[in-house]
Amino acid sequence: MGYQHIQVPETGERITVNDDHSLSVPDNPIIPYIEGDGIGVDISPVMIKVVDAAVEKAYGGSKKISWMEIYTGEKAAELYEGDWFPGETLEAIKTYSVAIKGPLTTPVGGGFRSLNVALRQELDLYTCLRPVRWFEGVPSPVKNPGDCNMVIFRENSEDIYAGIEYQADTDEAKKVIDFIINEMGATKIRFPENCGIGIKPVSKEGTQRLVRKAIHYAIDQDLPSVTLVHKGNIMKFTEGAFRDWGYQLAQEEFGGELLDGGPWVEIKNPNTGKQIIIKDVIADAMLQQVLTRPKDYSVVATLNLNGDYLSDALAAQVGGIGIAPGANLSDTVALFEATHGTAPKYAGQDKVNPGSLILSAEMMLRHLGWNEAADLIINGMNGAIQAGTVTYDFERLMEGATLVSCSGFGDALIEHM
Ligand SMILES: NC(=O)C1=CN([C@@H]2O[C@H](COP(=O)(O)OP(=O)(O)OC[C@H]3O[C@@H](n4cnc5c(N)ncnc54)[C@H](OP(=O)(O)O)[C@@H]3O)[C@@H](O)[C@H]2O)C=CC1
Ligand SMILES: O=C(O)CCC(=O)C(=O)O
Ligand SMILES: [Mg+2]
Repeated sequence: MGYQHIQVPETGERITVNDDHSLSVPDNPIIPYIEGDGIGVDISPVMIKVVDAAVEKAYGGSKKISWMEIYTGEKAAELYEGDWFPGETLEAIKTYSVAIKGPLTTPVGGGFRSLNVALRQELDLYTCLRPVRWFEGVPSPVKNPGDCNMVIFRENSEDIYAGIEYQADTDEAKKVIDFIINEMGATKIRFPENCGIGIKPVSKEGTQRLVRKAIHYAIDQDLPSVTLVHKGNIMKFTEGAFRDWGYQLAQEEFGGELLDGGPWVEIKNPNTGKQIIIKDVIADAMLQQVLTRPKDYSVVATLNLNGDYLSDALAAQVGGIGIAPGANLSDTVALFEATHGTAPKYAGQDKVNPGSLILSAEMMLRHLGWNEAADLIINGMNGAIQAGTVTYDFERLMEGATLVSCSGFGDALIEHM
């Protein structure tokens, strides 16, 4: 395929997706990557070096990734004459099925809408999967960080992230407010003049495809519970409906039975016969429960905004956003990315922790079925941290640790594989 600026590597083949959504992965897959804005320039090359080293060590040259740079954000705007979101980037991700990205900048208040959210929407990457686990030796603000072992399934296509909002004092905002007051009889808009307004779509289909993924994950990984996190006491027909549709799905598709009359539902893991509890917690209570009773939670399924808050909070609990990985998934495309943003004040300083993007790549390797290489990355991560060779974010909280740069941490990780 001819691209304008994307250079397809001379060697390597496409990963293909089978009808049952499994992957056919060649030994030399082409994997597109977006370097990312801000600290992307620091962490992306380190991630590539670490992944290449793990693959080489695991397979002795019989497997190798051909990396293909694709562009979104600041680098795209330069290359494509002001186009921050080139169509060929989307085409390449669709064509190659598995990709990885660094963080992208989003202006606050005005300017363009999030490119990160746009990628998720355009590719219908409806699941944001963010595992949260502690690595021994990582400094944490809590006493027993190892008790926190959760996997967040964040709905990635709906909620107020859909971006349907209108700025105060515009004709659009006035029109929507006028409609809500005069046609719908709303009386509760406190200051209808000078009022911005946003719309929060949450559908049964969107909820259930996300909760379905979360329950399948609990079944496949033999985990004890799936917790639906919502603010349904206040937002009854969006967040409350998310809870109800989640419970409904557990009963109708997974043979769930009400536990003690409900609302909790019990399903039986078809692989192991073990019980999986589907339960729910209101979002504000969840933010204290994860600190006070983390062992009670395993898989978490939640809406877009709650999932955004919860993933940064849980990341902090196990050592910070510098090692929090993630994936954005549809049934056919997977786009891996760190949980953190562009941390602009550190950009280009070879300083930040590359762990989050490296662990996102580790998830990517497992997605390909390259578990041996993924295991080496985990070994290397454990080894580097336990040897106390860590980046600034950990070093400032550890006694006797050796401060290393972003690339220095990558090298330490490779040494300990
Ligand atoms: N998916 C994406 O691409 C995302 C993009 N963004 C965008 O990124 C930009 C900046 O957002 P901001 O709110 O500052 O959040 P960031 O996550 O970029 O940074 C917040 C703080 O987190 C810490 N941090 C972040 N990354 C690392 C790392 N790799 N290693 C160590 N510490 C790290 C730093 O803490 P400290 O100061 O304590 O050292 C940093 O100041 C915004 O434009 C935002 O929209 C935000 C989130 C996700
Ligand atoms: O798109 C952005 O700028 C922020 C996104 C974000 O915070 C996230 O996905 O966790
Ligand atoms: Mg976030």
